[in-house]
Amino acid sequence: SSPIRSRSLLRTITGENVDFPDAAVDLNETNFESVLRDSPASFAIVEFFAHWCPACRNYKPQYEKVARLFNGPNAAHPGIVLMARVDCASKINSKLCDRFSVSHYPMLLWGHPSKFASGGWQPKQDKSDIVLIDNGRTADHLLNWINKQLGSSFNLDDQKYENKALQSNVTDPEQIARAIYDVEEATSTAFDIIIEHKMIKLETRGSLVRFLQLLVAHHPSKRCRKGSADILMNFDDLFPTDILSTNRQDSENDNGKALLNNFHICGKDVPRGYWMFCRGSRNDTRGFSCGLWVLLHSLSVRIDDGESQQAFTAVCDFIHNFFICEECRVHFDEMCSSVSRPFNKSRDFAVWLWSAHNQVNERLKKEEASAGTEDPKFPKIMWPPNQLCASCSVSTGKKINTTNQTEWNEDEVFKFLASYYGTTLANVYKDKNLLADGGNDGRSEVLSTSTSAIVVPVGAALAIALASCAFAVLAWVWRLRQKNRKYSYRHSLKRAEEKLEVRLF
Ligand SMILES: Cc1cc2nc3c(=O)[nH]c(=O)nc-3n(C[C@H](O)[C@H](O)[C@H](O)COP(=O)(O)OP(=O)(O)OC[C@H]3O[C@@H](n4cnc5c(N)ncnc54)[C@H](O)[C@@H]3O)c2cc1C
Repeated sequence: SSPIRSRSLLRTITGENVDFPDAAVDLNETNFESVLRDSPASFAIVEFFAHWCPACRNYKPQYEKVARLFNGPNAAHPGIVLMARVDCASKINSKLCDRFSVSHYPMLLWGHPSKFASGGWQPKQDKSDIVLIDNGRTADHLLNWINKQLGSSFNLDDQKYENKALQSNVTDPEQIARAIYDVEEATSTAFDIIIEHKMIKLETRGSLVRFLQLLVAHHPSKRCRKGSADILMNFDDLFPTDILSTNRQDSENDNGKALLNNFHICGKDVPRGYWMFCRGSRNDTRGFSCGLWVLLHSLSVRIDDGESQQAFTAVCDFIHNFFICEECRVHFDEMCSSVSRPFNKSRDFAVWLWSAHNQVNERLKKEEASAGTEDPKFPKIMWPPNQLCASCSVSTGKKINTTNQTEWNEDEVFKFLASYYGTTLANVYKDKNLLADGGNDGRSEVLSTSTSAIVVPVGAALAIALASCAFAVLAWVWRLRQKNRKYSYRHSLKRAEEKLEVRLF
């Protein structure tokens, strides 16, 4: 498997290094809450078992058959049900198993992952968010039980990407909420590609730093903001200019690569190896490039007016230097070069990016149709369609100048972009269906976001984003860090961070 895939959720969590790791995730007292809290899945099943129990050993292949459908990068239906197990015979898990009143082995419970993370289960509870699975004896029985709960028709033979039932999300306004996971996946994948292809060179280094600054200040995922800040703050150690400029580059670059393995831009569980919002109905469609677009749009609606030209340059340079699709890069370069006046409103940059994306859609619509390469469930369209934003088009479907172009109301388009990529994108944790009490169980904290940089988490590098001109301050701290690192590397950063915190809070 590819290096990216090999860092899948399962291996990272379990630390297993076998060719065919179990699909069900082994949980214990130390990782139970965090894995369930951070899981993108809508539901979870936890099997409580004891490793000495013969019935549990016999049951394992049955449970695995179902788990393979839902867990891991090769799952046919990723992101729907997290299948996990806890060994109650392991001493460390005693309290955990008590919390869920484990009375027999194997015992299966079902519920929303966040409910497992924050709660427990008792057999005689009148109303509980977690329920006992009373008929999961075999893989068939268990899958039938799941299908009944979800109204689905999953089959044990379902294969990855042969999912005829995949729903198109093109016209469902709420689906973008799930894209928060894809934005994380795209960010992480982009950085894996940059490292794998040794794309950090003397001439591209600055461009990456500027893009990282943009991510630190405005990435919609808190953990990606934090991870970007970590990399940025250690950038000069990871990729020193003197090494990038010499012939020692390859071996030293490998050192940087090895060092960088300690940094996970969006946390150690990402990339997960699958897509949620950007999942195509075919193996070779959507995925990374869709996730990258969503990342760029979500950044564009989060910046302040004063940052719009810098954000534009950072995005254009990033695509130019680090997007490995040559044709995409060349076309995007052309669109960037055609901008004649600097942006001074964030609205104008967001609308420009939307329009550039539509130009790509228009071109690809024709190309994909003639080559037969389109994803039938996700055809290229002039976006947003009427079902997503009725007020965005002045005269929907009206033929203008004999071409089927839509006349857009750009103010309405911007309003829609800000709500779609700003608020809704990160709202998955506030969804009452996913969080029965609608409250904050800690999940919203993990990925909390805002439509501007005003609400960012506490933490030195992230606090910097509170400044009205996030880029400038961030760049200043970065330079300060580079200057002082020779003398007192960690001490000076801490002082700079403390100073900033005093100034900003
Ligand atoms: C910068 C860039 C340039 C690219 N250039 C090329 C190219 O030249 N040739 C090529 O073959 N491929 C190119 N690609 C890839 C291509 O644009 C698609 O990403 C890919 O075909 C997958 O398409 P998709 O159906 O997942 O939707 P995508 O086009 O990837 O869009 C992702 C999601 O964004 C939303 N969206 C669609 N249009 C807009 C819009 N106008 N504004 C805001 N949101 C929108 C929709 O919800 C859509 O599902 C490029 C990708 C990027 C990131």
